[in-house]
Amino acid sequence: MLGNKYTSQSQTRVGRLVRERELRKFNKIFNTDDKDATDSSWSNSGSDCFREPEFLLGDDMGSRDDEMVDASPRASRSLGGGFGASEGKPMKQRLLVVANRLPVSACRCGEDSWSLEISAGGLVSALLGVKDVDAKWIGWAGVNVPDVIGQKALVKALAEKRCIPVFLDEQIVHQYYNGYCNNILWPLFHYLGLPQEDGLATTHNFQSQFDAYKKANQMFADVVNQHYEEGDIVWCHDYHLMFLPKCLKDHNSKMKVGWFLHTPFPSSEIHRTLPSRLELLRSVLAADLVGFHTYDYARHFVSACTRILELEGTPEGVEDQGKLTRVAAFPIGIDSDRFQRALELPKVKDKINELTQKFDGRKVMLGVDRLDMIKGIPQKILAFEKFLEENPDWHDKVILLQIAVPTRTDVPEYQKLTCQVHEIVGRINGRFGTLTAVPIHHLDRSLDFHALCALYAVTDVALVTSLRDGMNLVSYEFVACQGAKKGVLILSEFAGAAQSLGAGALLVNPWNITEVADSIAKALNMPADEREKRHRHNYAHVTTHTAQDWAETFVSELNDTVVEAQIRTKQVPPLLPSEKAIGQYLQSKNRLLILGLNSTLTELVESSGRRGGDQIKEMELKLHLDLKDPLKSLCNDPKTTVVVLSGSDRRVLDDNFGEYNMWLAAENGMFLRLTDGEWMTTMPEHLNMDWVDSVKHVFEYFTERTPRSHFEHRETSLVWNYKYADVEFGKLQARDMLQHLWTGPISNAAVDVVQGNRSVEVRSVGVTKGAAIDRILGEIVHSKKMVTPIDYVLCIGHFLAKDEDIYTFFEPELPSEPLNSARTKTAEVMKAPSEKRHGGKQTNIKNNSKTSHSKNQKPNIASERKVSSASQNNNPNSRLSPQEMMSWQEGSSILDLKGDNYFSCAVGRKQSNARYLLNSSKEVVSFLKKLAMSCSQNGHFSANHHHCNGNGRS
Ligand SMILES: O=P(O)(O)OC[C@H]1O[C@H](O[C@H]2O[C@H](CO)[C@@H](O)[C@H](O)[C@H]2O)[C@H](O)[C@@H](O)[C@@H]1O
Ligand SMILES: O=c1ccn([C@@H]2O[C@H](COP(=O)(O)OP(=O)(O)O)[C@@H](O)[C@H]2O)c(=O)[nH]1
Repeated sequence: MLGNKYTSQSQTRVGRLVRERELRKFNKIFNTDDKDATDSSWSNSGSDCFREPEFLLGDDMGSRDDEMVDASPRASRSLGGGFGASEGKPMKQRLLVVANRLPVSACRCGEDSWSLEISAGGLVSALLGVKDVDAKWIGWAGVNVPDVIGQKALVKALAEKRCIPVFLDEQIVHQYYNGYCNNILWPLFHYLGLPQEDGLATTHNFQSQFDAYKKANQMFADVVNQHYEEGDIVWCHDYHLMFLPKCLKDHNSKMKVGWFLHTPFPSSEIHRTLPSRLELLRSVLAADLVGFHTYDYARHFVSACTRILELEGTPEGVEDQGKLTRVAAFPIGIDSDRFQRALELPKVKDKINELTQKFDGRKVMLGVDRLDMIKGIPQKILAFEKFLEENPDWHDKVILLQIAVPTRTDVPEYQKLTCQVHEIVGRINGRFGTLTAVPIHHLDRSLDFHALCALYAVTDVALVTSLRDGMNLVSYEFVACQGAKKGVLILSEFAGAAQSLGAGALLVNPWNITEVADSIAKALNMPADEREKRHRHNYAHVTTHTAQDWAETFVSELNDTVVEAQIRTKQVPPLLPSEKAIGQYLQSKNRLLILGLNSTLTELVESSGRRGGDQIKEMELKLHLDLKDPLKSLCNDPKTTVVVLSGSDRRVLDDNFGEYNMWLAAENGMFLRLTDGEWMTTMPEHLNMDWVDSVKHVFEYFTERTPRSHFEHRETSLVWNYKYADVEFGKLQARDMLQHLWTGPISNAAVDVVQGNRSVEVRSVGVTKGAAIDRILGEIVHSKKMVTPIDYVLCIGHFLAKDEDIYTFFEPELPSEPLNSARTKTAEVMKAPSEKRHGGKQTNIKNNSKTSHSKNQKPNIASERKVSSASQNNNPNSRLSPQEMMSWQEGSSILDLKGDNYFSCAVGRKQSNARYLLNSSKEVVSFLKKLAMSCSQNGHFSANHHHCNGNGRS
């Protein structure tokens, strides 16, 4: 069922999910017997006709003695138990569930014997409801086992429950679990803020706790790696293991890794206060699929990645240099059938009768929570006190049962909370109690499953007042057990469950004691028909959104995500084969290097995770320092022509490259100069610039209204850049701006509106790097009096999709439409000559000459060159002689790219028409260094080689 079902790639995700849902419904109706059989997963006897997990059984509400687990082989089919091909059924996909805690806690009975006890908590409850996968659980058994004998015996006992322990020593548990997990991440993710650093003992500062956290995560990874088999799914759970996806992927990038968070993920404004905010996000992003309970949490996570890591957030997830981590909401559920079956058990019925008699004449209100500050227990009790104050008639007619399960008792904050709750309960019972009864029954302990079911069943009003809660399964369990009574659920709007049960529950703000008190009154007085309606709604949800659905959907999505990523990877150009590129370079006689500037040759400014990094430094484009010497030697090689082709204006190129012997092509090639010479323009004649003023007004308007955005006014284009602005606001503004540009006053102008990663650019039609390159090449060939064909082209750049037509120039068989092309808003588009297809890789420059002009094309500027209007300097030497013109037109083949001697390379863009890819400017730098080094080692030239104007005839 969870296996591979990718027979048809044309299936849509939604289509598949709809079909899977139908299948699940079908199975539910027709496979009840089968289901019961697998439900024996935790049973060691099989004697119970309802096959309840035996260690959840308990006769006595208070006792947990009967929850001891028999660690016998008969009890080994947990979480579906897994049946194999040997039994004639198809092999199930193996699932490794990795969570901080195993579903059992171990208790040592002797040197080499252990008893196992179920751990309480939502995560355990949910995963116990999951069936039909061959699962193993990896986690901490909640106990320190320093000796080898004890460890071996525990491994053996747990193996029978398909559990695998991770042994953490006391020191690590203290720093990792009590410290980083429960004193830092837990409160932060629940909006309770970070503790003061000096509130932690000196040895337990953030850094040491984070180090322990990473160490512990690596220990979990080591155990996973030991047990992993190819094709397994590894499902990591919760905030304890945010580092795990990265550890696993670093070890084996092919592992299918999912990560699910059971708590809320807070707003990025909260997450950004965490000192280790960057590392944690990056580590989680190593997973293939990241899941949350609600859309809100998923949205916060994506927003944190875009704002803090400066990555691209998409509706699918988070993209980092073409790698997508899928992010989605997978609301958890419960195994509702299990609760309903429990209510039919004689022992549970007896318990229900007993409780009904005991509370006869009183309405029962129930709270079931771990004794955790996020559960809002003090607030709940105070609201109950207020209700009693305001409703004296109810004093002897209502009782609040509060089950407060002790949790994380080593953490001081939890110890303080216990005292606080005891104090308030004592005060209220003292105030409103009588000789025979008290209004609050408070229990500092956990209950076994059946006792809990009985309690849920006799309850009139359940009070869930979490200040924040990932989901809250207690609310689901209460609803599942209320088939007969149809009691009322009062539910905090800050619990994830509010999004699913909000329609049937009475939603409250738990901080508003008055509101909660009023809701208690409303719930107790609610007429039966309204209770019934509300219950029906919630019951439908709880019984259809089960734990099993949750797990199946997640696993199935993870499988899909991995396949989709594989398909995407196939479309990504391969990495530049540097040895080959260098080898070909060394063999060739006349080489052309075309290099972009921004994000290709520029220095990276380190970002601290604050959106925009150091804006002032970054805005000043600076050539990477390490490139100085290598670039110089490449430029000084007489067989090599270097062109820096950039969107930036002339000043930027002058400032950075004045001292090199190279060609500078500014504003996407509209201006050109040899560093020895003057600027000239290659602009097509009559380039219509009438639109500039209107666009400038629009850009000014948006710049004023978008803090930290700016715009550049270039000769042939205007660029509005919001890279440093709030990313989400910037995107919204850009959308508005585009809308206006496409439909507003310039909608009919001959312009291209080009959408960059964080920019909007408006250019005259025909201003692209591809359109300019033939003119640039014409000028170079002429100026160098080049007769030896160019037998090597290396073109590296972080170019916009619109400018990828430069690749088409050298490789005409490429699609003419660039990937993600700009939207051209013009009726009469003036096609630049290079947009015409050439005949093949052996490019005949005559194709670019006058003879190839179509009716609506402007002549090639290289043959009608003029000098830049800015410099006003006519350059008589730059004219082609009539003879040279003839040689263009009559077919001198200046580009000889028949062999493997053309290397186009995109930088940091995985969607590209380039043949190859380099991931970042850092990789460009190291490649160019290697290239220059190889040349000097091969004695081709030296860095001090005499400046030569590069006559190709050498
Ligand atoms: O193992 P502990 O430290 O004692 O804590 C128990 C569990 O608490 C948290 O549960 C969360 O998961 C529930 C199911 O998804 C969800 O309904 C609830 O809102 C969360 O608080 C914690 O996330 C688990 O890892 C712990 O095991
Ligand atoms: O005495 C108790 C009290 C609670 N639970 C279980 O603990 C889980 C609590 O999950 P929830 O999502 O409400 O909150 P969490 O404790 O995980 O934050 C529920 O499944 C309860 O049935 C339990 O087994 N015994």
